[in-house]
Amino acid sequence: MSPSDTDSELGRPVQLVVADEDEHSFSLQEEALERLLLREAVQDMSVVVVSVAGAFRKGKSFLLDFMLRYMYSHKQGDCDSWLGGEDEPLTGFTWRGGCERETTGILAWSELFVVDKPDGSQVAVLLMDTQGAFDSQSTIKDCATLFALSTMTSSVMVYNLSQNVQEDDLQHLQLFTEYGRLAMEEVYEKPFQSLMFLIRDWSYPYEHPYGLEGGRSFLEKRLQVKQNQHEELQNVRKHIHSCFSNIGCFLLPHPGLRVATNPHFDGRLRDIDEDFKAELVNLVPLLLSPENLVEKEIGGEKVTCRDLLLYFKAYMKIYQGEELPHPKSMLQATAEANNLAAVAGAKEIYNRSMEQICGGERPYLSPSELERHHGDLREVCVRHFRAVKKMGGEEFCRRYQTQLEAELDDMYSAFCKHNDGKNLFHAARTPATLFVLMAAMYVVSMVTGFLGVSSVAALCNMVMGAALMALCVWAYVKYSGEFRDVGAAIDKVADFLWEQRTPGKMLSKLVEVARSRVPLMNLIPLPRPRLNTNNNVKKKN
Ligand SMILES: Nc1nc2c(ncn2[C@@H]2O[C@H](COP(=O)(O)OP(=O)(O)OP(=O)(O)O)[C@@H](O)[C@H]2O)c(=O)[nH]1
Ligand SMILES: [Mg+2]
Repeated sequence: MSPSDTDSELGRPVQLVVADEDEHSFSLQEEALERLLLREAVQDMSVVVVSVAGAFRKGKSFLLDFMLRYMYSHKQGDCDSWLGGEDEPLTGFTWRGGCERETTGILAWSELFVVDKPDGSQVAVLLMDTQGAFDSQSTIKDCATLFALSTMTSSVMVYNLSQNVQEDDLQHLQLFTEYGRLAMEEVYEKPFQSLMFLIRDWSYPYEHPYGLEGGRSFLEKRLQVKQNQHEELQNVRKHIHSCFSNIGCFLLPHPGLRVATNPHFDGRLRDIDEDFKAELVNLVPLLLSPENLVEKEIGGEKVTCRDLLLYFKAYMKIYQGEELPHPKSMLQATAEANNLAAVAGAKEIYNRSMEQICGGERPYLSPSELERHHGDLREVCVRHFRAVKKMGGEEFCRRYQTQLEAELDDMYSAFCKHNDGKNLFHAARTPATLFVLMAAMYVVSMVTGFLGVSSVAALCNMVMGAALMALCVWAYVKYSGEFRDVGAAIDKVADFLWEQRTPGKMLSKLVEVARSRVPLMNLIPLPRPRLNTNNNVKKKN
């Protein structure tokens, strides 16, 4: 139910985090948060944040409204009849019946309650309502983000569950808290404070009685780590124990059919079962009575309202950024893991087989032979990938197959380069090219010098000198391993010259250079280009 006018005067729900349904993103209402936490009276007080989170449509906001009643009654000094009058509609955080979700994002009550603790200190109490998880419009990432934010910013986190603690409840808690832990910059031994499992509609009081004591014995059994338990079950339990400093459980009875099924139920106590009310009277003070209030601490330091604002902003920024991995649904995560494992298996086969064909110890193999092996192995690996049983369906599998094919081609290029390195002539290509260039330049300079074309002879001498210097530098780079960029540049130039190695091409290049430099040389006709010479076809390797 929406807050009435009188309640609005007292306080109202304030949206702190807004969820964008279409974009699946969240934004922090900084102004609202500042107005809330930077109030003169509370900004330097230690803060107690009680939040309720869990699946949608399970009575979270409804419970928070009883917490509000408790806080307001205590504020007015009326500690006994805080539960309210029999015919008083329940207002505060908006709640309602029906099957569609109500709360979205994260909301806080606009008023922080200042409470005197028995030790004489004063704390500010903030009540926070969270969007229900697993509604049909939110992705796992949305649910994880809100749950994690709620856990990270609260000192007491009420995990609202229905009827029992199922294994998937624990798994989701593990996933969401891990997502929270990931966003915390510093690594704390126990990153979060108090966790209260609240089991609604508990139907087995004959096994574990309602309330905190029954909850304790029930949870002890559920969270027990046993020797012969499967590792998966052990890990979930260990993770939960490692995340929270304090874990409790409360078993709450069913509030009665009028609450659950009557569309006109407005929260009045008259319609609620006595058992429920009796346990509610125990539950709320457990969380909110001055002696039980848990101040928010981060890294062992108490957090003030002003600090909480900064933490909220920092956490929100991390969730809005791109650095965190995206939590996925179980099937999607499993399908990805299956496909990635199959890709890795296929790559391993390729790598092992290629190592045997042209690995480090193997001699040089002709490029065409290597290409043939690659083609055969590529087919074998893709067949292997397809044969492995994987979840996720054909389209998903095809995406990973494309990735595998691209990766195999990359691996082939690396093997080709490695194989080329083993070709003795390839290794000697640079010095041989430079040497031939020097010899050629020497001959040309002699001839042109003899003919009296001194400018060409000088040019040839210059080229010869440059080639000699390049050869020396290249030798030094290869010997010392220093200035490798210079060595690579020389190799590149030598490769280029090597590719121009046909005498016809060389000659035409030389004549071209000579004609541009010496006017008389224009009289020499250009060598005619030869058609269809095989040498002009660039070799593949
Ligand atoms: N069975 C059952 N129903 C409850 C309980 N407490 C409240 N309800 C009813 O559950 C319905 C949903 O209550 P809300 O408080 O709006 O639930 P919520 O978890 O906040 O729902 P979302 O905001 O959509 O996530 C209302 O009709 C309540 O009367 C309970 O302990 N058991
Ligand atoms: Mg709600």
